[in-house]
Amino acid sequence: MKIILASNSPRRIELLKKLQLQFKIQPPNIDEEINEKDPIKHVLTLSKLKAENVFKDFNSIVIGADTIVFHKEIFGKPKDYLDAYNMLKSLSGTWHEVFTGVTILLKNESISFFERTKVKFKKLSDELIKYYLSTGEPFDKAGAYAIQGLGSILIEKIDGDFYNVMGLPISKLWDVLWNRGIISETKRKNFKQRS
Ligand SMILES: Cc1cn([C@H]2C[C@H](O)[C@@H](COP(=O)(O)OP(=O)(O)OP(=O)(O)O)O2)c(=O)[nH]c1=O
Repeated sequence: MKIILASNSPRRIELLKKLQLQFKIQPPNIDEEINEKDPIKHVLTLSKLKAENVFKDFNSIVIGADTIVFHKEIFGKPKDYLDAYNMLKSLSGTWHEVFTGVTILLKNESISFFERTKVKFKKLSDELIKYYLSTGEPFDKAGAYAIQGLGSILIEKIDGDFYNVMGLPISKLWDVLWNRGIISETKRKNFKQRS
């Protein structure tokens, strides 16, 4: 069965490649504005909507994911400069949580799970926030920062899976795919193709 990653995110593509599986990419086309204040329900719902949007036939396995930052409220991708500024200001000097929801759609089954990582930001001066915003890096990232980029300078501590913050909890994803026999099946096909 072919694996399809339902995503526009260059980070998710890069992370799924780490699992060394063959997969195709099909960007979903959904409205990400949902009225769900609970962070876990929020990421599970959106990951499912993304996977369902791309799922077409029963010969494929579709993976959808959604990442948000949570600190008193949900921070998705900032709408504009002020939104990004306010997010970073609110995250300054404190812990927050990053949730990624993942949905895997199979023939007759839908598997959803989430991962949570805690991140503590340094106390950020206004000057540093404005400098970081001027790089343009925050604008397509949940919570207005990229842990894998210059955003790493904002962070004091992290507790949990780094890759979950970046957009895909690949260790947990591997476990689910492995335990369902999806990885061994995909690998067997690859071996056959090679021989
Ligand atoms: C917190 C954080 C988020 N992000 C990114 C991961 C996601 O791409 C993005 C969160 O937005 P999402 O809506 O989860 O994903 P997306 O719209 O980029 O891609 P798609 O829905 O097509 O899969 O923020 C980082 O790259 N680094 C970080 O440190």
